[in-house]
Amino acid sequence: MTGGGAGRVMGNCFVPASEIIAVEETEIEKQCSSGKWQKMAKPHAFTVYYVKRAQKHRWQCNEVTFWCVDEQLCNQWIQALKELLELQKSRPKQLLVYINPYGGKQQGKRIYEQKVAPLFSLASISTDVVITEHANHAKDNLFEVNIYKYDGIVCVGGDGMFSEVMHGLIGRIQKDSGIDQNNPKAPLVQCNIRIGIIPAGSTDCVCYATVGVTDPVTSALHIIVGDSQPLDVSSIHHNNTFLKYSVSLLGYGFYGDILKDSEKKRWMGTIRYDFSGFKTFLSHHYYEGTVSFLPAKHTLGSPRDKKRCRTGCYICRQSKQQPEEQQKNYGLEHNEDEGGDDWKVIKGKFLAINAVNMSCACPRSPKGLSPAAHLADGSIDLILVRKCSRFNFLRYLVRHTNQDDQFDFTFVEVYRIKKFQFTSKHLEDSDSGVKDVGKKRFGQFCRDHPACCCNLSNSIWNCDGETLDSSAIEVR
Ligand SMILES: Nc1ncnc2c1ncn2[C@@H]1O[C@H](COP(=O)(O)OP(=O)(O)OP(=O)(O)O)[C@@H](O)[C@H]1O
Ligand SMILES: CCCCCCCCCCCCC/C=C/[C@@H](O)[C@H](CO)NC(C)=O
Ligand SMILES: [Ca+2]
Repeated sequence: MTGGGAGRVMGNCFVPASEIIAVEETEIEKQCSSGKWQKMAKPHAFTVYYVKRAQKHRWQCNEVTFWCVDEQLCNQWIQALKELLELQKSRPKQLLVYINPYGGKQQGKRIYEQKVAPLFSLASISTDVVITEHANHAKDNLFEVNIYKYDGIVCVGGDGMFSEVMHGLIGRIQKDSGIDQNNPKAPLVQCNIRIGIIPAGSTDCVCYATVGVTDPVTSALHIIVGDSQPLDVSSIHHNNTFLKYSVSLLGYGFYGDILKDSEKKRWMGTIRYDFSGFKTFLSHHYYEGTVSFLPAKHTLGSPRDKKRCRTGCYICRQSKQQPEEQQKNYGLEHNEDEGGDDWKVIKGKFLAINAVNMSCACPRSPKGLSPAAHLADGSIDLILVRKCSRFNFLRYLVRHTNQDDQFDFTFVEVYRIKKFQFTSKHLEDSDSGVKDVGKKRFGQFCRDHPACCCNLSNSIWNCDGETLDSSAIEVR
């Protein structure tokens, strides 16, 4: 058999079976309209579609067509290659797709229809597609449909949409298993249904930090070949009430304020974050409170490491064993309980409190907020940015975007942790008596005057791009 790619007559082409997308018999008239192949008597052909690795983690769908005069030989090749594809057991056959038509630049539907659906169809993946009509549509729907007939759920949108689908899926699995999400110590049942992300949001940090690029075709191809990457998920509670899960950024102060302001400016599209970011930077609010945390002992890595987490990462593999053992013994170890000896307590004035489960790399910040954070090591990197001058805070922010060490500042601390709690001073004070009523009023006054740097108002949490309004949280 002889092969030639689109635009090429012949050549060598090595493709691992795991990266073949599809094999199809080819209409020969279309392919051999020029050159010497026209002269062949009754040629037969098939086309192999495969993953081509392009620059910067991008994947493309390439094709190579093979011709031969022997029809039987041609069919044998097609048959053998199709059998090879059948052996790729991790590949999805049936997917449930949720499209947020309003995420990012409002291109989700077009991106899916033009770039993704043709690839799924080529790979013989059948899909049920839901175009969401309102926020929480996907989440609610995941509690109703028979999720077990699907090999995966695909969300077309940004971080907020991923978060919604993740909440629906984890919540559904716990409900079906009789687990109460409000109990912070309940060992959650692991979810084996994968979520694929087709990036169509504004930040797309979960996609960028896992795939390395925000490109719908690359993500579709990863889904088709059945790739998977486990992710750490944090649960957030307050007073035995479940609030939310987080996979990327849980940020109070700077990132909470940006989100709060930017949600009012959705009409601006993706630049709302730049506008609100600048405004929040100028307002230079700091917040007082107490952070207590349990340092991570089970992981080999540190937030100041130079090595980045990748699929198959050694540190994630090593760390995986221990949390599983610990989950079985939950609550038995004294120091693990809130207030045990190993807990560290920091009171202070903070411009930002960022708890990241992964690097949070995104096109705006290609290294992310914690470049050496691990995707699945069972730990969070807790970054505390203490009150400092505007100039110093700007220096810190600029390091989100360049190669310099973001943690090499006297006002920035970073800890690799397993659990943490935060209580705002505002709440601590209001719990303690009547004298604080005036302060609360003053806090309200200051929220209405963003130029004021007073420390009495509360921020909100930016939980994977969704707002979470709670002045006291427990995260594990
Ligand atoms: N049909 C809809 N109408 C309005 N809101 C929706 C709809 N479908 C989903 N949503 C909500 O829109 C929110 C934001 O969506 P998404 O994350 O896709 O875009 P984004 O906020 O622009 O991107 P990013 O989160 O990456 O910054 C999500 O929280 C989701 O719950
Ligand atoms: C003057 C220089 C300013 C540089 C500012 C860099 C900003 C980097 C932004 C990094 C955000 C990474 C965390 C991701 C958060 C997402 O969950 C969230 C929703 O998509 N996005 C934002 C912006 O809050
Ligand atoms: Ca982690």
